[in-house]
Amino acid sequence: MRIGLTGGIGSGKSTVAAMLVARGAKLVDTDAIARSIAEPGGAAVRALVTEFGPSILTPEGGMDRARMRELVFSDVQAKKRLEGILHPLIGAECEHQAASAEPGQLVVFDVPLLVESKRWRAIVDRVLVIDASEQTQLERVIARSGWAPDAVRAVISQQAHRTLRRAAADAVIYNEGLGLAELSAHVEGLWERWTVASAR
Ligand SMILES: CC(C)(COP(=O)(O)OP(=O)(O)OC[C@H]1O[C@@H](n2cnc3c(N)ncnc32)[C@H](O)[C@@H]1O)[C@@H](O)C(=O)NCCC(=O)NCCS
Ligand SMILES: Nc1ncnc2c1ncn2[C@@H]1O[C@H](COP(=O)(O)OP(=O)(O)OP(=O)(O)O)[C@@H](O)[C@H]1O
Repeated sequence: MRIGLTGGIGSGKSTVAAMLVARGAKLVDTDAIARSIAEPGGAAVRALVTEFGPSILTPEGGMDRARMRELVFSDVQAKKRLEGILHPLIGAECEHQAASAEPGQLVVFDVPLLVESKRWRAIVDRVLVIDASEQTQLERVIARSGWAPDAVRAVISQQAHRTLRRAAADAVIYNEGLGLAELSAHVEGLWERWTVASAR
């Protein structure tokens, strides 16, 4: 069975993904794939330079992520151009990684934009949404990554609204005011439900 794991920035997707992996799932992480293909020598670098010019590179020859973040979260067209280059390559690598799952192994696709784009929804059997308030998202990303509050708000404003995400969910974990042990207990419940369902 293929599970699509999604949620807004800082909602707790990676934390839940790690809990699912600890129980035996195979993880396909689209943020990690996006990062690797834009590193020096990565599959997307040439197309990025053609589209955005050489100033988008670091001295080492990979995409300058902070610069690109500033550009795309203040310019919707630039975001579309970036996604037009990266998403097909991410999609191909997702399938490549999923193909190495063991027979019967639960495959978890961590996809921030699962609800925003039909491409991703089509490749999974179930959707698990990690939900948290915008205030909590903001606090977590500032604590984790040291971003300025406005930078986090800019990303949130470009993502689907929580209501839309929840409406697309087969299961929702409300990751707010939960300790990690409680979060893990929610993950355990879903794990049991889905491993039983996929064994049928
Ligand atoms: C914009 C970029 C350069 C910012 O890089 P940076 O290292 O600062 O952030 P990172 O990659 O860790 O992303 C942090 C979070 O931003 C959000 N985010 C990333 N890309 C997007 C996007 N296209 N639209 C909305 N939110 C996004 C996600 O919640 C993600 O978890 C980078 O995220 C990127 O290349 N995005 C395009 C690829 C993409 O769409 N990835 C999403 C998975 S399909
Ligand atoms: N229930 C929780 N209790 C305490 N800390 C938490 C909890 N859930 C998540 N966190 C912390 O919040 C931060 C954001 O979580 P995480 O990185 O899992 O979010 P994400 O949805 O994967 O973010 P992004 O969209 O940026 O990739 C991390 O530092 C994580 O350790």
